[in-house]
Amino acid sequence: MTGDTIAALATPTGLGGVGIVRISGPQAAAIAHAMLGRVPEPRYAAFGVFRDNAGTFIDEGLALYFPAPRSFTGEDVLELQGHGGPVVLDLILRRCLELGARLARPGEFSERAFLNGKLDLIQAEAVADLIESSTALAVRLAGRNLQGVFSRRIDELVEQLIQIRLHVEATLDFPDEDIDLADEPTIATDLAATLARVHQLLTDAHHGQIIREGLAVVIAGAPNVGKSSLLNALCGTEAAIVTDIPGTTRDLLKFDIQVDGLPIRLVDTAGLRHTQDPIEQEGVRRAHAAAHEADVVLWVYAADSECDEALRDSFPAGCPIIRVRNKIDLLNETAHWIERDGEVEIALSVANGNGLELLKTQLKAQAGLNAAHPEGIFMARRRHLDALERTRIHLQAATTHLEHRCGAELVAEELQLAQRTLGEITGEFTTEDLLGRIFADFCLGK
Ligand SMILES: Nc1nc2c(c(=O)[nH]1)N(C=O)[C@@H](CNc1ccc(C(=O)N[C@@H](CCC(=O)O)C(=O)O)cc1)CN2
Ligand SMILES: Nc1nc2c(ncn2[C@@H]2O[C@H](COP(=O)(O)OP(=O)(O)OP(=O)(O)O)[C@@H](O)[C@H]2O)c(=O)[nH]1
Ligand SMILES: [Mg+2]
Repeated sequence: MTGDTIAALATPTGLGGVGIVRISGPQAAAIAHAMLGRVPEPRYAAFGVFRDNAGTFIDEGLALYFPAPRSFTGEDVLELQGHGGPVVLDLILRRCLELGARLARPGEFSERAFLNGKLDLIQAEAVADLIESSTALAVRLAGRNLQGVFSRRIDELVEQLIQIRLHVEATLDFPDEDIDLADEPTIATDLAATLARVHQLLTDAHHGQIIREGLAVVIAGAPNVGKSSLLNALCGTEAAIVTDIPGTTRDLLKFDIQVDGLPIRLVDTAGLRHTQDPIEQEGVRRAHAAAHEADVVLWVYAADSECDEALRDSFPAGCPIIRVRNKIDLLNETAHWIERDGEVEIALSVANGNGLELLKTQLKAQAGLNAAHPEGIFMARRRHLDALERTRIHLQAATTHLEHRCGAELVAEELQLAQRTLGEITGEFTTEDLLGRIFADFCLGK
């Protein structure tokens, strides 16, 4: 157990019905005794008066005592639940500091829970993500991580890797027997299966990251095709100016929406064309720049005129593009989608709303939300994706060494690195620096 005792307000500052001061560490019981005159029976709410050092009334409230190790942090924890006013709660907190606690850093309770094995790193991050979730979907996915859905998938992978490593290292232990790894059929197939699981996990984690951070969707295309009209339709408000004059939009216009819980950061841009107008030129430059930051570009063109295929080069290579053929009302078509040059093209009419649902479905697909197995989705961070990508590279290297008969040592080395990298995700292997960065982003009192 860590030596010192920490305290912080666990509820937001401001007026509220109830506010909670949380204390964790070896002094918790002594603080209860000093303020309440007794230590509450473990895990039972106790009503009492919180008093200052002269015995004067500060507040009356409920106290909860959770002796180690059965507490959130795994240490002795005391909660003082008082009335939710900023001054009264500050008085309670200051009294705790007087009695030997120190103010907790942001995330320090969760960090202690992690260090004491109450949560793995994915779960600790899930606590912060749950708090910061902006949609019910995000809450649900963070909750799945808290319940261990993502952690279990990592643990299963680690288990598979350990089995393969045992197999490979067995051949290292008996060099005389001259076993050629490449002739051990199960190693290659097990390795391929593990690599396939890492690939699947990368895809799922990528979707989870989109749900956590929102999908950046940039609406781009030639002038006057209905880009701003589309933004307005998706936002449900007349956020952008719409006219029939080409070149209406100059500035980037950003608007956050959500589609069935998927947060989307929409950006409307100036119509792409060559122009002598310096203001419009700057608008076009900004439109290109926005497209390069996009997760998805909605490439809009009008059904009643030719689509300028040369515009395709305006969009970054590798960025998913959804083609939007707008104004089909002018041709009396009904909404539909087709595949065109390997990309989805949605034919719709912003004017009458026909086909907007098809577009929304397509946007959700970018976050894996139309998948046949919704139980596969969970929340993820860049850190997780980064580690999964490095795991993939180590496993790929192991596979190559195996195929080229480079020797069991090299294969074993890559497998060990892969396992270690997976361990960074759950926090089995960490550095102080990494923990510092993760927990510093938590809110105070968490
Ligand atoms: N009042 C209050 N509400 C809260 C919290 C809190 O700390 N205090 N939480 C804080 O984030 C969340 C709940 N998370 C918690 C997680 C574990 C334990 C806990 O005492 N765990 C023990 C005992 C488990 C058991 O009895 O089954 C343990 O893990 O050993 C408490 C809260 C949300 N609500
Ligand atoms: N018939 C029809 N007209 C549309 C549709 N969508 C947009 N328009 C019209 O097309 C014109 C241009 O619309 P905007 O949304 O301003 O087009 P834009 O692509 O933002 O144009 P710039 O900002 O100039 O690049 C307006 O007169 C809209 O009313 C549609 O689905 N059908
Ligand atoms: Mg516009």
